[in-house]
Amino acid sequence: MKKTRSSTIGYPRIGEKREWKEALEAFWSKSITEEDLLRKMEALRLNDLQKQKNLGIDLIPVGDFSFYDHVLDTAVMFGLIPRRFRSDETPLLQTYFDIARGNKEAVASEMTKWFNTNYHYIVPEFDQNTAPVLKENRPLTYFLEAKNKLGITGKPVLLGPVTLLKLSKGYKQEEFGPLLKTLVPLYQQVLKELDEAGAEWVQLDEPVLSTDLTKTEIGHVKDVYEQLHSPAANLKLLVQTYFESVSDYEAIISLPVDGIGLDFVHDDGANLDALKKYGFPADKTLAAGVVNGRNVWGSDLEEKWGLLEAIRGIVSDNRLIVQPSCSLLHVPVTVKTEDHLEPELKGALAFADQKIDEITLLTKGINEGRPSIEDEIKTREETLQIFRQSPSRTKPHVQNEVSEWEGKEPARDFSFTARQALHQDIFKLPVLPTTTIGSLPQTTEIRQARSRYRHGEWSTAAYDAFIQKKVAEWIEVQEWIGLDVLVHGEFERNDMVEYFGEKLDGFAFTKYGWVQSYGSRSVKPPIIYGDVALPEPMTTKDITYAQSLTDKPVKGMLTGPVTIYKWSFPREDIRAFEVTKQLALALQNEISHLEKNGIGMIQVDEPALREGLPLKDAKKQQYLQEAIYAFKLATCTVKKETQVHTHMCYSEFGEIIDSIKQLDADVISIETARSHGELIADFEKASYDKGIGLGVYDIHSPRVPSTEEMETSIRRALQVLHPQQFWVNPDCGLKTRGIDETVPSLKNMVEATQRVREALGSVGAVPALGSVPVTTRNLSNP
Ligand SMILES: Nc1nc2c(c(=O)[nH]1)N[C@@H](CNc1ccc(C(=O)N[C@@H](CCC(=O)N[C@@H](CCC(=O)N[C@@H](CCC(=O)O)C(=O)O)C(=O)O)C(=O)O)cc1)CN2
Ligand code: MET
Ligand SMILES: [Zn+2]
Repeated sequence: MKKTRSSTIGYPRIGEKREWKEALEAFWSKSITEEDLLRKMEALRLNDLQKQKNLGIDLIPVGDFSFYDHVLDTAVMFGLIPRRFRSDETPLLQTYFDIARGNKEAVASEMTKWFNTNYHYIVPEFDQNTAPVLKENRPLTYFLEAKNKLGITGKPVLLGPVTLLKLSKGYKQEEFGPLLKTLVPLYQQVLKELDEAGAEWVQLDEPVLSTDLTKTEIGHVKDVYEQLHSPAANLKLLVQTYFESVSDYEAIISLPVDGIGLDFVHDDGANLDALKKYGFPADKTLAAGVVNGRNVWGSDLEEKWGLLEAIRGIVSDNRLIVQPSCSLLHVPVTVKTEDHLEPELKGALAFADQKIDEITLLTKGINEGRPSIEDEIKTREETLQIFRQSPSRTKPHVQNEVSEWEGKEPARDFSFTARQALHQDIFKLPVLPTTTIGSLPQTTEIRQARSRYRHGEWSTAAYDAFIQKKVAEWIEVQEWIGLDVLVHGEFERNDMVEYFGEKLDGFAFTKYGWVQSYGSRSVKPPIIYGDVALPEPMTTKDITYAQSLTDKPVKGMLTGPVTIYKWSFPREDIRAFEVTKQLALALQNEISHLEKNGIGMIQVDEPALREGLPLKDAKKQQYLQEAIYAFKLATCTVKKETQVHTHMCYSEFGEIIDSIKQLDADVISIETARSHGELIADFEKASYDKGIGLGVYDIHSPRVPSTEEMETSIRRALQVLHPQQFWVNPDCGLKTRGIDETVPSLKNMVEATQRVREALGSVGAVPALGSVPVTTRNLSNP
């Protein structure tokens, strides 16, 4: 009988070749039926369960699979369906997709980042009439499926009640306790049915326990788990945390549950320290997250063994589960198919399946003794050594350049006020300038062209000519729509990070290394394995071509250092800050090329700045200072005439608003539509005085917003922001939208702006902001 068992917390749902996406999108476009969809999804799900079994995992998660998002799954199973989507006629699967994607009548629910990852979840909504009900016992359905079809006794996985509620919106803080109480009986019912069905373990994910919680919140956690605990049941409850150390170790290990899952990778040693200091209850099981579930690097097995030894000094082997630090949702499926990679790099990589191999190997080491895995540990040591010493990783000139900036503060020479007057003179923009965020529809035609080019069917010249044709067409379209500041459209980019990764030295990219970002959409993060440098200009050709076709300004379009870092799989042998500084210097170089080519507005996107924010307050200041430094390092050498833009797309700015100010960008465009204007207040409160482009429509939904709707949101924003500082734009890039959605939406947006301009009585150029207070109310509420 094995003593220690291996487990996973969750497995990627998208399939080795993104079969999941294909099925979903085929269903949405009505080219397959619901039956087809269900069949394809089942095949994928069972395949992944069987695979984990074959790889030797003892506790295989079930119910982590999803048709869109696991938070939405949990909300819908508990009947948390926003009122605008409630209908007795619509089948539940349709309602489920409608909440996520919106439909003709109703806007989609808000979507936001899952803790500090690039995964987005759908925010559950409560309202006055929300009475949670158990619509379906999902974990039970999937538990029975695994059991009946594969003979696997899975470990059902379910988002825990505290995290579910904490991530939801639509209630007041003082309602948290009472609402939690309404969820408890439903969870009790789910657990009771799982127990009756013969489940041994159930995993309740409570990642909020790894964030800073108040004493009251910890009190709620205790109350809930005391109620969920059922002494009569055989079913064992595992409370799973990840992404950080737990905030109150003693309280968490004292919960009346059977097992606690801790992350021993992203905890800066705090979980292990607590384990050593306070011990671990002898009657509980520790699910130890020892293999990094967030990176793509093969573990240093010797080091992992040391970590396990330390844990085994406190927890007995038969109370130990070995697992990754979090769900493997955040890493690609397998390195196996990446046959083009340099062998020394490939040898150092581990995606989901290779991480599972590490888990089962370490488990074997515990159960059969260290000699049983000695060979593998040695081989791994050799492979990692070869990679570590690879000369391709080190560029002394890059390191020198970074150290030359040591101790210097990157800053622009002129103040914002001085620059603003100058920019007004140069660009002569009307009040409420309209623009877009950068990308225009990446149609099938464009993706196909790139695919042909990639597969060698098209020459570079043919592909370049095609891209130029698209740029020219869209410059014309943007002029016809009446936008004030144009973009080249980013047609040449597969993705805003991967594209730069392909152009910069120090990066490698994969063929199939997809990771789910939201719904059916995935990204393929490039891998930063060495020092980063710019071998030659990356964007000047496309952008100067676009600028040559129009008298209106065309924004140069770059992805910022923090975002490139955050959306890549970075090296871990040097500090994050060293890597972002290298990236910043490469971008600084690129920006100077754009300026030399006559580009007057340059946008440096930093959408990932907020998601990089550490979960623990204690770590936030340092992160923010370093992020600001990197952005300023990239942008500080521009001429005073150049207008620097940035863009961020998430809805919680409050906490970082001071940092946003310090970026010293002339204009920031942000997402607001899905959060229904909640965050404009943050900018008002902070007396933000630079240019702000407010997203007036949600680009994640296929719905075309009306002129009236956008006019209303512009007017609402103008109640708190000065018209002189206010830009009008969509929430984010339009790459995922069709042409038929984009053109009418932008046309309506420009029309809405025109109407407000007329109401303001100041069409045409306007004097600089001067001494007008930022919060002057210039429009009465219509
Ligand atoms: N990195 C990153 N993170 C981000 C964002 C972002 O833009 N980039 N935005 C937010 C999330 N938004 C997103 C918006 C759109 C997509 C998206 O459209 N993804 C596409 C993939 C885009 C892409 O890389 N397309 C490639 C083509 C993909 C490809 O390799 N196709 C193969 C097909 C077979 C295969 O390899 O799977 C082929 O052409 O041969 C291209 O344009 O060149 C998708 O899921 O389908 C993803 C995230 C937050 N995080
Ligand atoms: C996720 S932020 C996207 C910014 C980028 N410039 C775009 O429009 O696609
Ligand atoms: Zn964006």
